[in-house]
Amino acid sequence: MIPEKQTILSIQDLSISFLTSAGEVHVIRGMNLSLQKGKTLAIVGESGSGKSVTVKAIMGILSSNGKVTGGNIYFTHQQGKEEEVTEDLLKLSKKEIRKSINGKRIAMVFQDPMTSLNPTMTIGAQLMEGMRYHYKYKKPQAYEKALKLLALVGITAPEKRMKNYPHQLSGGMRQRVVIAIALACDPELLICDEPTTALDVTIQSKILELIKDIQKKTGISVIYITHDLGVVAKVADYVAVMYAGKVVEKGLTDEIFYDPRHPYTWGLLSAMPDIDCTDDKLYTIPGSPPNLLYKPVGDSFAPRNQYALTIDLKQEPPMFQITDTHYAATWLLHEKAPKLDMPTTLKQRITLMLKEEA
Ligand SMILES: Nc1ncnc2c1ncn2[C@@H]1O[C@H](COP(=O)(O)OP(=O)(O)OP(=O)(O)O)[C@@H](O)[C@H]1O
Repeated sequence: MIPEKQTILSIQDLSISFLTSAGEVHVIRGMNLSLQKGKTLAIVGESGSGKSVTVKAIMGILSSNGKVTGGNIYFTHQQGKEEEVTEDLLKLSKKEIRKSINGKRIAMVFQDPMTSLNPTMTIGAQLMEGMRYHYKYKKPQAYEKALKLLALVGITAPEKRMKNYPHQLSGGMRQRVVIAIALACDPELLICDEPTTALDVTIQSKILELIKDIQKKTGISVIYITHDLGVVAKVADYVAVMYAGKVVEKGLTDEIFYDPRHPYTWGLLSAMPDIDCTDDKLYTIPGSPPNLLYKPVGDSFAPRNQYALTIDLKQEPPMFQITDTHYAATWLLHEKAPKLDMPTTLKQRITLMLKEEA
């Protein structure tokens, strides 16, 4: 279904498998997600839940043993000055993606700035590369814009920095440069994969503030992939919680933090380290995710779910709607399910968080 115009990205029924020596692993199993223009979405979930694979599919950079087995990824973007087009990214060739999408309409910021920067090229050359490739900018024009970008990301003495090599900058500065490079071609969607994990805590919040600030100035849409629910609370408008290759709960950030409905989300929130309202030992969700070489029977979270119902072991739950914006895939939301509340300790944490906010 072609999405409405204000939707920049719409992932519909996406399925992805990897061919491995053990067989075909179904790592994304019917994923649905969308993002409105100018908004920020955080995709959260344990390691291996499929966050990076989803983003790689958006960017057309799945590894060679991966294949998309179904679905669409609609992306609405500017073409020329006036025209706006909606395209299914999965229908474009690698060449088309490289030429007109990657780095141009969608840009990415990775966890470790050193892996995205070229150690043998000056910052200036790296900043100008995309503009010259995608927009055929002449050198002086690209140079001017590069200076502006460095100023935008809060780098002082930009003329001097243009001549520097990555190793001459601190970790926080490098990540600012990576963000500047990502913004060089005026993308409409910025994807940040754990953008602050490699940085120390004070620099982390500065980088998050910076991205927020840029978003205010440019109206760009942002997707964060993160383990860190603290980051989510600071930056996101919407949250999608992934488990075993599916979105199991999605909603406004406040809905996910203050009114979570899926037992997996309860587990993630209970395991969040930086809520300082308890000095109990940190909770971890018991067990481990399913092996996706085999199709899970029933709800894939059931074996780890202390609140699982009999039906969970037999039938996969559909997405139940809670509000216009909030959905969760758990049988607990079925009208005939027993009325179960979130764990008391989590409820106490949430009450405290709400008090702190007030
Ligand atoms: N090239 C590949 N071949 C086989 N399996 C793969 C390949 N790439 C990813 N996977 C598997 O796909 C699943 C999803 O991986 P993905 O990297 O998307 O997880 P993630 O949620 O981003 O985790 P993390 O937070 O650790 O980055 C994992 O089980 C992973 O092992």
